[in-house]
Amino acid sequence: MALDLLTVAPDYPLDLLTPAQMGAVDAQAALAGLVVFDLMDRAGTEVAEVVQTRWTPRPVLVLCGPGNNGGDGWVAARRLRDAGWPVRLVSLVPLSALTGAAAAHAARWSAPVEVWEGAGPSLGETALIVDALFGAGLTRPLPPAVRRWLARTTALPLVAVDVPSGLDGGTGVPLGWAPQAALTVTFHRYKPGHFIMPGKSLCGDLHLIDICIPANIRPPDRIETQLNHPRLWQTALRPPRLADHKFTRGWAMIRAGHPESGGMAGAAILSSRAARRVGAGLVSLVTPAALSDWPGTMVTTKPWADACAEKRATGFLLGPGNGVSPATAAAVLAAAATGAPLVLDADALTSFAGDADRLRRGLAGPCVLTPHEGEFARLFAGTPVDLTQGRLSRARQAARWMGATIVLKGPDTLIAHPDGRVIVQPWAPPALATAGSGDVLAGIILGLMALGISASDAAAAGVWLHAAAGQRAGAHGMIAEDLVDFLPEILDKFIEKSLY
Ligand SMILES: NC(=O)C1=CN([C@@H]2O[C@H](COP(=O)(O)OP(=O)(O)OC[C@H]3O[C@@H](n4cnc5c(N)ncnc54)[C@H](OP(=O)(O)O)[C@@H]3O)[C@@H](O)[C@H]2O)[C@@H](O)CC1
Ligand SMILES: [K+]
Repeated sequence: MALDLLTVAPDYPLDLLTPAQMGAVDAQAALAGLVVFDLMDRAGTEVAEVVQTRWTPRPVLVLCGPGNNGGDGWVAARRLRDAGWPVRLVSLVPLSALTGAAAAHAARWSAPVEVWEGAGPSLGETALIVDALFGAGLTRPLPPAVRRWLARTTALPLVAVDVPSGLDGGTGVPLGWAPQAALTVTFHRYKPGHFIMPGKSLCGDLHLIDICIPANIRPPDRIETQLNHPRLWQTALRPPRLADHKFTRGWAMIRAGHPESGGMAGAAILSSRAARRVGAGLVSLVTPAALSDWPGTMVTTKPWADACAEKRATGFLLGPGNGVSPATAAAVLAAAATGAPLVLDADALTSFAGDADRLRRGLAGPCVLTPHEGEFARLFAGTPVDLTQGRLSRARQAARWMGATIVLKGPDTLIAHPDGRVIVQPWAPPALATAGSGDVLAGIILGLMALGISASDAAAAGVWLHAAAGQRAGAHGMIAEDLVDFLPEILDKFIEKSLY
């Protein structure tokens, strides 16, 4: 789902509810007098509306499961038929097995019903499938015959009701397998699985439908997963103040690699430019070998230990182009021991592969780690983090165990905090997957932390600003250097004018 990240306030609810939390909301809605029959009526009616908006009338096959997800399907089928669409309805179970609101809506269906048999229904003229088999109530992998049937129909567009059946809405990981949807229509609140890979990709386009459950009906437990949005961190961004001088705006130290030892100074230069663009007053590039001068960035060959001893330093970044080595690990631990804000990326992470506990014990202050999948797996192999779990669970476990904010990069970047909260970036341009892009992100987060912004706000804001710069740069031909140049105008949109 492409989202306009340049809009200051795109409007969507931030809370992502697990299937269990959604169930608790349903139960409370019922206690508050909302009738499931009516909620289902709204849900199914909206599914039919969305289908009619996207496609012209064509033969549609609606697959209805045994529970309330199936109930939504009965309503959608009825509405589409009322609108003149040729509709076939296939129920996974005999009608006598339906209960409650689903049974009540099934009773309103006045056309023939096919009950699933053997290998499943023939496709005939079908040009569109509505998958209302299982939603929040999925407890086990799809029945094999259903899975085989769905796998055979991938040439047809599929509309998923709530989630593609088989997808765990809580995690984004299929219980075995789930079909690829062209469109997923969900209700009341998005679920984590709509935004976390591979679920994010399996859902296709997303539509959220308000089925009129009041916002004050909330699950009893803490909502631990939210979508990223400027309203989470916007007030933490601040414009320069009249009395500011460069040191009050933060002094960030970046360790650049030795060019002759394979370290790439270019990566550190990208990070330093990004840190300065987001407002750090001063950025030093600390390098063991003389680099050509880079205007505005202080390039120094002083030892890293001296940089760590600088009391006015308000942030350190290690990793981009540093090389994987014991020397890099030692430099990380020296910076970590200062207790100043710390950002670790790339080689700084991989230098602790197989020894992550040493890093964990060395962290004395706020820290953001920005691994991609490969770096994450190398760093957390052999730790208590269960690498067989999905991205949400792994990021959450890693942040808790490490006691640091983890930005797990990818098409669904996750920002996990040690307290268990996870912020999910709703969208980012795929063009950001390019060399140097991660160095820019690390530099943005460093710059924000050096300004005094908390690790959690800096990480969430950084991921958003980086993605917004990517959007501004356009879909074609963007290179990492361009991102940095778009940061001023992006910041201008998000720093609240009321603060000036
Ligand atoms: N949010 C709201 O307010 C509203 C929610 N609404 C809708 O309700 C949906 C949730 O409904 P739900 O709780 O009835 O669960 P649902 O997904 O239909 O499945 C449960 C059934 O499936 C069965 N079953 C599970 N897995 C299976 C498998 N692999 N293979 C075979 N069977 C399997 C399971 O059997 P059991 O595990 O109990 O043996 C049970 O019989 C939600 O996604 C949304 O679409 C709307 O109506 C509007 C209001
Ligand atoms: K479904």
